[in-house]
Amino acid sequence: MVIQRIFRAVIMGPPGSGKGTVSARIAKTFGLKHVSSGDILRANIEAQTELGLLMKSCIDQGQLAPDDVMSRLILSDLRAMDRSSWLIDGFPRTVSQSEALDDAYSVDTVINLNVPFETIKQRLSSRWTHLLSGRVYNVDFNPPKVPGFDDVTGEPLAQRDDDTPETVTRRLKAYQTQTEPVLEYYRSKGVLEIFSGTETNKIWPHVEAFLHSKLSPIKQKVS
Ligand SMILES: Nc1nc2c(ncn2[C@@H]2O[C@H](COP(=O)(O)OP(=O)(O)O)[C@@H](O)[C@H]2O)c(=O)[nH]1
Ligand SMILES: Nc1ncnc2c1ncn2[C@@H]1O[C@H](COP(=O)(O)OP(=O)(O)O)[C@@H](O)[C@H]1O
Repeated sequence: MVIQRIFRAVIMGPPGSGKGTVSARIAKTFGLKHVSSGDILRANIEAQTELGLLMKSCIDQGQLAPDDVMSRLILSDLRAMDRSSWLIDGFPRTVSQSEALDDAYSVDTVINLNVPFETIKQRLSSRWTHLLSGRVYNVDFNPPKVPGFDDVTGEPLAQRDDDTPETVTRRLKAYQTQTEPVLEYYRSKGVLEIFSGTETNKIWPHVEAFLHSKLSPIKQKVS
């Protein structure tokens, strides 16, 4: 029988730093459940829920959604997976959100992808997303097998409305003013691990080795 204690992690980094890409690899290798705040919001927009309709203009303008809405949304999802190990991507994005998370759960580790803004701007103009699953592609880095269509479902891919150059600039500003203080919050708690670089394939082996030191990959027995 595989016995592993519950592991709770957060992945941070500026928009386009590779959080979704690295999270998919972590989920596959270590079996953590991937919770993406952006995917949850986009699913609500697609389904035209009340929340989705309220949040759409905020997201399209490159602004953060209100803290209380986000904290309620993510914490209710986490409560539904109380017995699972998880990795949250895109939350917390403000100190107030980190405090709300802290009140409910103790986070074991925070992985920060430190990627230069110049690298990010290039990437986001060629990001294509399967909106329902959150799978991401890139014309240069990981193109879909059939251009314009998701590898798994065969459904069409879309470019995000907030990936235009002007909105990306606004999102990077919001990151600097509202999200960078969260890094300090976690540094002071001693759980922050920083991974710097410009290529996900070079950053990933370091993230993988770090997580190997903390938990076992799936399908491997632990003593
Ligand atoms: N050129 C290039 N693109 C990358 C690399 N890593 C990720 N991407 C692409 O960059 C975009 C942003 O990555 P994503 O994982 O969505 O970042 P997130 O916004 O932090 O979740 C996507 O189109 C990825 O396919 C990389 O090393 N090189
Ligand atoms: N924790 C959060 N707090 C506030 N707004 C959020 C949060 N997570 C996502 N959003 C909103 O959704 C948008 C897209 O989020 P995400 O997919 O995580 O983007 P990125 O690729 O920029 O990291 C953000 O720019 C923001 O408007």
